[in-house]
Order: sequence, then structure tokens, then C-alpha cells
Amino acid sequence: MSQALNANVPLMGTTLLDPATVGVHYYDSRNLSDYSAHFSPPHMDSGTLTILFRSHDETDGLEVADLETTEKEDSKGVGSEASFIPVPTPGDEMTEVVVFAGTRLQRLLGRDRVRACVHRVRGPGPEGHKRFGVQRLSIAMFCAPSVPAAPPTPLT
Ligand SMILES: O=C(O)CCC(=O)C(=O)O
Ligand SMILES: [Fe+2]
Repeated sequence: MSQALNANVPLMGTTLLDPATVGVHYYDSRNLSDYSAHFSPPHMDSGTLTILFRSHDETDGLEVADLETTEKEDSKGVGSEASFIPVPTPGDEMTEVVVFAGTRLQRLLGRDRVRACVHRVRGPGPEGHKRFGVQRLSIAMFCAPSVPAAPPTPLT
């Protein structure tokens, strides 16, 4: 894969991530300490790709940063100065699957070719909370492919 992508560095495993991890996120605005808070603050994912499945709902608060407005290279403080763009919901004729590049893919291919996507999930805000009491579900597959420790045993 490193060769196919003409990567700067070999695609090696990471001690921090399994090759693929599935995350199921359930957000409930009743659990927010402050109803203006985000369900998920601005961040970049640390794998290569994140494949995100989300529900149909016009209150979905998924937003991506305009990368020209953020120069931060890791998740620390990322998004503090960025402007965010809502990701259209499936009801707007978009697919329900969103794919984000992570910091690992950015390192692998070089920042001039791929930028890790800064994203966040807005909460419903106090008004939205009062009207709907928002619950939100999403499923993410975090991919961080690694080379096997030993060559696979041939099938007999
Ligand atoms: O719930 C979402 O839509 C996004 C979740 C997310 O950004 C993450 O798990 O890294
Ligand atoms: Fe994320």
C-alpha cells in the first residue's frame, strides 16, 4: 500500500491503534454539562481513514473545518481558530457515509498531498435542547492498517 500511494514513509503499524476499531457513539443532550457544549469538540482522528456512518436527522451537528483556516498539525488546540462548515445531512441527497483522512494518512503521504480533517459535532444548543432533547447515534470505523508482525502462513 505504501508503494501504491507513493508514500513518504513505509506504512508501519502503530502501538496505539488496532488495524481497525469500531466506535459506536451515542450522544444525549441531557448529559451535556452545558447545553451550548459540543457533543464532540474539534479534533483530528489519529488513524489513516475514518469511515463514519450517521443517522438521517437535520439536527445532525457534524461539521468540518475549512482547512485554510487552521494550521495546527495535531489535535492540541486544533479548531480554536478555524471556521467550520456543516456536513450536509443525508436528507440533502448526500450519502450517509463520510470518510475523513486522519493524521496518520497525512504523515504517510505528506501534508502537501493530504490534510487530516478537523471536525467536530455541535450540540443542539439550548433552544434545540428544549425543543427536541436531542439524541444522536453514529458509528465510526477507525482504520490504521499495519504490517503483520510475521508473514502470513500459506494455506495448505
Ligand atoms: O459522531 C460523529 O459524527 C463523529 C465522531 C468522531 O468524530 C470520532 O469518533 O472521532
Ligand atoms: Fe473524529
